Amino acid sequence: MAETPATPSLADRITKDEPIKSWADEVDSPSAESAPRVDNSQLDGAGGPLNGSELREPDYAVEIKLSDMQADPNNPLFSVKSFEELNLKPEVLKGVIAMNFRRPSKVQERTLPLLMMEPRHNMIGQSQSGTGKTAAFVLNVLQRIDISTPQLQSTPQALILAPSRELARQIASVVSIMGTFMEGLKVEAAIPTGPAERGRRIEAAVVVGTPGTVQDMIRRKAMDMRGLQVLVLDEADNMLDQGGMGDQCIRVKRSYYSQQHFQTTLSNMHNNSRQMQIR
Ligand SMILES: Nc1ncnc2c1ncn2[C@@H]1O[C@H](COP(=O)(O)OP(=O)(O)OP(=O)(O)O)[C@@H](O)[C@H]1O
Repeated sequence: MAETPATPSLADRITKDEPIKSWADEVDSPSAESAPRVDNSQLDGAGGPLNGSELREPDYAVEIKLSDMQADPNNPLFSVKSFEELNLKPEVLKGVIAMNFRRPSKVQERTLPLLMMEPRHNMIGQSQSGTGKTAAFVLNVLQRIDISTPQLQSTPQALILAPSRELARQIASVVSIMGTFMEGLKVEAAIPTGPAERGRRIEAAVVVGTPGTVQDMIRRKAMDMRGLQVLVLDEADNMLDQGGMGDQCIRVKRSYYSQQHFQTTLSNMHNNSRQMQIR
């Protein structure tokens, strides 16, 4: 097994009393000695013309072990080479195709089968900027939400936290674009606004917000989180490293964790790499 990162793991920081497992823990993988290393020649599956990017190899052992598991086509964690293999809802697949995504990027190949597994699992992964992480967690969010009734369309089912309002807006726009063909999809930003908007209620299936505003809205009961299915923290270690913001993230997560088992995705930056974690 490769060396452990020197800093405390994301899992340690986000959940002290209920440790979150890494990918490697989840899949009960073979011993590190027997796990072949991934070579350095992998490229993003999307390719340049489709805005794909080169993937730099991860240096965390968990990914090497996961890759090993995914090399076995009989394993449920086997990676996918096409979006069709993921059994996406037709309207979600249509959105992906409309975005000109021809095939999953390397990061998506590995993460999407895990993200979409039932029962839901935790995951820690990492990849660098521009390799398709945002698209991966947005795809999972859209796949998991149920907007079949007007009531469900107004019930927050996925919450994505980001460290800045600009990033929150960008993510919300990716959700809207990828969800173009999802009738009744409502996406709202829970970001700092003027006093006039302070009393507003969030009534959307997908909420993208900054931790402080979200925490405030939960406290004021302006956002009902009882229907939450997926929680995403983008740039999680960036947020967790900023004392106050880290506390807010943890409080948001803990406020509902004990009541239900929702899925958490953490996407963070650390030493030029990023991690994802899923519950
Ligand atoms: N499978 C794909 N095929 C083609 N283009 C893709 C694919 N996945 C993502 N992209 C595009 O690649 C670009 C980078 O993707 P994305 O924003 O998801 O990466 P990221 O890892 O989250 O990047 P960052 O760290 O900068 O936020 C975007 O323009 C996105 O639309």
